[in-house]
Amino acid sequence: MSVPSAPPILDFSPFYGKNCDAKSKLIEEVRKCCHYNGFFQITGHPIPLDLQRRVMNCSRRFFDLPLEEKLKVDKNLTTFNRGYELLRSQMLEVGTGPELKEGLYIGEEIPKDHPYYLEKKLNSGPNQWPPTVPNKEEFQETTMEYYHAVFNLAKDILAVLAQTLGVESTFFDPLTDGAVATMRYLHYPAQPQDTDDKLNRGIGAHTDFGCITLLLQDEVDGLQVLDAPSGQWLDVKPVPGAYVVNLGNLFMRMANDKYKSNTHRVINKSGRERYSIPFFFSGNPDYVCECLPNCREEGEPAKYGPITVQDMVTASYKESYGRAEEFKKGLNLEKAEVIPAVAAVGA
Ligand SMILES: O=C(O)CCC(=O)C(=O)O
Ligand SMILES: [Fe+2]
Repeated sequence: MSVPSAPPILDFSPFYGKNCDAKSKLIEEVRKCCHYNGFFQITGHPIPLDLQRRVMNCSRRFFDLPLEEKLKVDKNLTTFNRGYELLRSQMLEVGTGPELKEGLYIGEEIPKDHPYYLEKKLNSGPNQWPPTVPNKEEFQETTMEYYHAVFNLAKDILAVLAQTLGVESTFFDPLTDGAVATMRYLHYPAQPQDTDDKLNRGIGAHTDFGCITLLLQDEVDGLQVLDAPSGQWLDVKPVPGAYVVNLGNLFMRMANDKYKSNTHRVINKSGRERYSIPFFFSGNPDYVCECLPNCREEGEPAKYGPITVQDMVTASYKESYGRAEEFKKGLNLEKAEVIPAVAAVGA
């Protein structure tokens, strides 16, 4: 059996050009990846390297703050998932300890008189901006400039995904209009080299909840994708400027499981701090997810009934955070607490 390789790197630029052959080739390559494990990487997209560098710098500036400053924007101060999440808050993989990562959740700026806020739509409300981060204004501006740039790129990728299904590139417009997307600044402290793989995760093995995820990594590796046929974990080595794109559970469900939402995890054994910025594109909360065109044979039934984006993503969140809470309350607490992060956060 040939050795499986990490997600292929595709040049996305034909999407913006006039060369029909190059475009068709891109669509075909994306289709193949969707069938295989739902992961690919893209270069040749319009997001400038300079903006990526500036946004990574924002992320580092935030995590460098003392813990008490980060806690001023604690995510638990909101009911809509905006703000700082402490180390060991989430636990995606059963049988492992709470995760060695801290994060800052950011989304579209939704004021408190916006219908999404009033109707308690998914992750919808005003951002919590850290009051003492250096160059606070630039921090906010760069963060939102980057958020909007990735939002647009996500729409472009969905246009290609529509074409992989043999439908118009505008097919997903009702999903992308008024879409909710959440971005996370993530910081993984260095884990000790001799960490027991079974217990310590930067982020435990999981699949993403929403439609698609676009991930920017810094130069430190740690992300691994499970190659289901061989059972091997494949390293996704950072490629400067590239995005790792993967399909989430919502997309897999709509594709009647023909396209994959695949398991991945982070174990940061590099001995260095790792920073990454995933962008989770959920979609319009009211969009009803149903079996997509050309995802089943004649007479083959849809495996799943209709569900809104809102209901699907909310249920997934509840499950994973509930698990971390139960773990911390339970007997296993000590086990998790004795695993030290190399860099004590904020201490
Ligand atoms: O940080 C990474 O490389 C991956 C993050 C991830 O998988 C997630 O946040 O869902
Ligand atoms: Fe993920």
